Amino acid sequence: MVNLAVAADHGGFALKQALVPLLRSEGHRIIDLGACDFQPDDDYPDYAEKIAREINAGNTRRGLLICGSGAGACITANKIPGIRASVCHDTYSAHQSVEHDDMNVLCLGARVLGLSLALELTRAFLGAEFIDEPRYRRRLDKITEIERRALLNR
Ligand SMILES: O=C(CO)[C@H](O)[C@H](O)[C@H](O)COP(=O)(O)O
Repeated sequence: MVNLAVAADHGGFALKQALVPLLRSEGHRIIDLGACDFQPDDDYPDYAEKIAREINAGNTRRGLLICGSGAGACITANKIPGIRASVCHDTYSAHQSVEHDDMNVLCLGARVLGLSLALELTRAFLGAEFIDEPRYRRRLDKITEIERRALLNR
């Protein structure tokens, strides 16, 4: 099974193109959801939705979204039920967000960090697993309940 879906808008395109081969060379099975070429006027919400669909379809457990700051992609991804996305630009957050919060989408800002740090952050993200302890599970359940109430109130 694919273990990572990756996508980037124009702000993240160059970093994605550099990062994907490195991750593949480390053995990760990656589906690249675009952009396939540099499109200066493309929009990060389209890529965030693609990643979310891939995760919610059960085709991969994890996604990596790259835009200029990471913020727009992250804001969009978190609108979609089942997605727990965060911008993490330090390795502690990149693994703790999985271990405690079951983060399933890592968002990176290509205008903020370089290739080496992006690779380390992605490794930390992919190497981490959710720690299924009662307090972490309780907090996740609250997130799910908030999602449920928000959908009902539409
Ligand atoms: O960083 C982003 C959103 O948080 C996007 O990737 C864009 O880079 C950003 O919005 C800037 O857009 P522009 O069209 O390149 O000016």
